[in-house]
Amino acid sequence: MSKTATVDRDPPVVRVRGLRKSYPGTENAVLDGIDWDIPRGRVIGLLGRNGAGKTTLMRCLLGLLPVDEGEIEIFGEPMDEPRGERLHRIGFVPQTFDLFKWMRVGSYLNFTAAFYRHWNRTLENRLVDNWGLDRRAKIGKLSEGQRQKLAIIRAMAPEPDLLVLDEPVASLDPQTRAAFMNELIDVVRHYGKTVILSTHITADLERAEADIALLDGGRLVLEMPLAELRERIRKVELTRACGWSEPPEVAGALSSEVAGTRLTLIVDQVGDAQLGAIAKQYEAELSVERITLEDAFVALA
Ligand SMILES: Nc1ncnc2c1ncn2[C@@H]1O[C@H](COP(=O)(O)OP(=O)(O)OP(=O)(O)O)[C@@H](O)[C@H]1O
Repeated sequence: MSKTATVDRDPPVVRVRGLRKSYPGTENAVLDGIDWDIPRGRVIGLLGRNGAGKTTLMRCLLGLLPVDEGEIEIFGEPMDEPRGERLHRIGFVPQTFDLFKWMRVGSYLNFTAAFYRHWNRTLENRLVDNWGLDRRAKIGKLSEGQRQKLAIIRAMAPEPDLLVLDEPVASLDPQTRAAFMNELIDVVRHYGKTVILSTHITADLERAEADIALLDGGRLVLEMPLAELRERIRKVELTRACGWSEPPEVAGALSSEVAGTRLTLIVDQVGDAQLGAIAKQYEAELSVERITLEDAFVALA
């Protein structure tokens, strides 16, 4: 049996149906009908503009926020049934880590490890050393980035099957960010773990060849592997000497911008033949570029 067939038969790690969530006193639902299946062994990059509802969605998935409607299953079981066993298999890095300020780094890690049946000391030690954390430092005196490192180590050391990280890299320096992304890619590739990561740093998701989930208007408006997104959404330049007083209407164009003689389009599912025909009609030179995730995000969100 092929590996793909085996993976496809696995139930999704996360299964969401018809999830709705609004906050008291607000008119519109923040999450307005989310359906989502997350397979095992992938990095999922959750993208969305500020206030799109990424934190709300993550907290609902983990049972930290009550939902108005809908079903959530994690590892094939309803999330509304609290089960200690399942919680051991989930790691969470919240957007801000503000607890245990009086404790020292080393004591905090020992204290936390005691709650877990499984805690990888080798991984803990490696990350603490590589990321330059001082075990004797008081948590309250750490910088934001250092606290973020600690929160990540605390979430990764139990080697959870599902790791949910809410903007974990915002305060990390580029070296630590790169090292952290490598750790994530490693646990996903070699140990089949599943990672949901919300971030505004699209380059990190490119490095991880993540699956992209885009939240907009309370819904997941796009959900696909990055490679598929690059095939579907492309950046096209049409150049002609006389410029573009009236840019052409192109079905499938998500955005268009004229700069001098060049018209730049971001297009969704527009084939080569169609682009060739437009170039011929307007006597323009055509070039198609590989799109960055950031360009795609700006055009789509
Ligand atoms: N406790 C709350 N009470 C009322 N409204 C809230 C509450 N928490 C969040 N919201 C609102 O819900 C919406 C979604 O917020 P959320 O924090 O989930 O977005 P986000 O996508 O994570 O944003 P960011 O990228 O800025 O972190 C926002 O409009 C926010 O103001």
